[in-house]
Amino acid sequence: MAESQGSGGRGTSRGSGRREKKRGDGPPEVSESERLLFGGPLRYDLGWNQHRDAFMELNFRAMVTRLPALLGSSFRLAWQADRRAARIVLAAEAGRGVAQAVGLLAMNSVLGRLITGGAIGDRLRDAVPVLAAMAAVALLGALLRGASTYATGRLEPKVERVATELYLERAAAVELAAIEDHAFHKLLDTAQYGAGSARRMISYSTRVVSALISLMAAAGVLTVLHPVLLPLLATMTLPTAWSALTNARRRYESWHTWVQHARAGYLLSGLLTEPAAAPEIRVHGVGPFLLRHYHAMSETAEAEQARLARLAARTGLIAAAWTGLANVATYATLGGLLLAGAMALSVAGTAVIAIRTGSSSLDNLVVAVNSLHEDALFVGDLQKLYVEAAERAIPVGGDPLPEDPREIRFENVTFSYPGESARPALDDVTLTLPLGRIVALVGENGSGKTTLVKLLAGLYKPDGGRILWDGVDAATADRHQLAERVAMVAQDFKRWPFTARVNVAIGRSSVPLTEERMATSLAEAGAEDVVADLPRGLDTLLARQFNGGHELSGGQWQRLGVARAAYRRGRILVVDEPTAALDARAELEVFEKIRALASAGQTVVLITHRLASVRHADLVHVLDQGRLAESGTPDELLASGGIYAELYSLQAEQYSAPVPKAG
Ligand SMILES: Nc1ncnc2c1ncn2[C@@H]1O[C@H](COP(=O)(O)OP(=O)(O)OP(=O)(O)O)[C@@H](O)[C@H]1O
Repeated sequence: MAESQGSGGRGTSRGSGRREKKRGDGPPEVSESERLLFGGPLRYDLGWNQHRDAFMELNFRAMVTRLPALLGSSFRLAWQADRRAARIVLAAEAGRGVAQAVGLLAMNSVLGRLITGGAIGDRLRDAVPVLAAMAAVALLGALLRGASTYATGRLEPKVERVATELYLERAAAVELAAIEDHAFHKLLDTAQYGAGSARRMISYSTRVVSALISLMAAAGVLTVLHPVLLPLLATMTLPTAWSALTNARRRYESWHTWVQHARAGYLLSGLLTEPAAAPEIRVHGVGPFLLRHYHAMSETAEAEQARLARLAARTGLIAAAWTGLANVATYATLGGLLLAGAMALSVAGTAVIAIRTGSSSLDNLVVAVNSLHEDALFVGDLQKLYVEAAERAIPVGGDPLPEDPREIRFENVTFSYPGESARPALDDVTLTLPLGRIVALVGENGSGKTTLVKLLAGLYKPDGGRILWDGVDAATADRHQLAERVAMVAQDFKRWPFTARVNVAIGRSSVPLTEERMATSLAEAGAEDVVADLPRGLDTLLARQFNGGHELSGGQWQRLGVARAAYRRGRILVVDEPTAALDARAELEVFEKIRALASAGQTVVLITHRLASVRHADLVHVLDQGRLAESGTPDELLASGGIYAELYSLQAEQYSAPVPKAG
């Protein structure tokens, strides 16, 4: 019996496991590898599994009752992607069903004519017109099948594209907090398979419609022939339905249970080949370590696939035995009816053909419906993502921000990252950032400086307190306007795998690129030399992994990062450790540039550990363990003898040793 492998083997290839487990058996045991790598068990529990209920409900009743909705949603997808192709598929499938019914009735008529008394020549002559009609109907059926195949082929990629674009669009529009949220990220992970499933749902729906129509044709003919034949048809097909359904449930359950494990496997294989990890893998000999763990994880994946295959084989055998018995019962009933004289031989002949046609249609129907349901579960993930992403999207609209604000004020701002932490990242912080000045944020590692500027840029919302732009609360302000006013060189700014030109202009990709703006930005960041040294200047691809790609040094990247922020022309320039990777001369130069920007009226919020560079700031805020410890001009802070003065003298001491005279 055919069995649905409909979802491209997704269950077995993506899932992985180590031992046979029954549902509700608790989390699987954790290998030493996983413990080593992840410091404990990967979260195998199904707490986050959105479809536990859904696949529990994947039974006959649910299949039948949900079918119209599933067909409807496939049709809507198809309609959205290509109306003309959707119409062709529907019309062609309906036509095929009618052709099949006509073909069966014609067959009955041919058999009737052949089996009745009279000379064989006369009987054959009698049958010729009906045979000709049958041939015409078969030809029409073949043409309609071709039309349906062509239109389905056109529809499928379009449906996948529409679904994928919506997925990417929604994912790119959510708040940063959602992207960093573990549960949301998992949903992003699982939902990415939804677009492929949506694509497959089109052809499964076509098959369902086609099988349904031809089944109705066969069932109608059988009912006309003898009412007892209809239940026999159902009995013959039940085993296929049961086996397809059982295996689909297993695959889906396995996949959702082990998705995290599979993710960890991808992570390991990615680490082994990614350029950023390559030097350490070689110098520290990390390769064998990672390979060992990859091997261990792959073995568990193989064990899960073997488990599924074993169960599928067992289910298949049981189904085959059941089908065999049903076949015997069917033919015995037909024989009984013939013996009892309750059925003519010609009718029995047609019945055999109709039963075979009907049972093959029913088989197709069950397999297609089952596949449709299986893929619908993954499309369900995608739809859940669409909804959740819309709920967590960066809001559109809000209070207008002042055109030219004088200051931004943090009032009792508290913020904690999700998850467990001993203390908030920002704890009751009240401070002012006067605009048009250089404001420096200083403090030891983990004191909350980066968090503060991320709140300033609207990337997170405070848990308590307010951020006021001249009295307008950033929480209710127009986020688009807020982002418009900020340019940021984050500590881990993105090194886009594009050309140098794009790496700068991506700072404001919404406006057409102008050479003048590019040149000014490069000059402002002191990045002209970096570009001049590139083999193809601004058109050099900055991605070593591609042919002709070039790699920059950390300091060179940093200058391009500053150029990108300068290109953005935001009112507030946030620079988070802009000189960390710069040599002494370059560092001086970058600070000069930043000072120049500030004297041109731009606000600069500067985070740095190089306190000598902070001397030129108009205002310094010192953070300590998430709280504001000190504020003032550099001179005031030095004089007050607090944290700033202590950190300053620690750094100054390192340079106090006299430089030995040459010669
Ligand atoms: N994305 C995050 N998720 C969870 N916790 C975070 C995240 N980013 C920072 N933290 C935590 O918040 C606290 C403040 O971090 P933050 O990056 O703001 O410090 P910082 O002063 O900029 O440090 P550094 O000088 O090392 O850059 C730290 O305890 C850090 O572990």
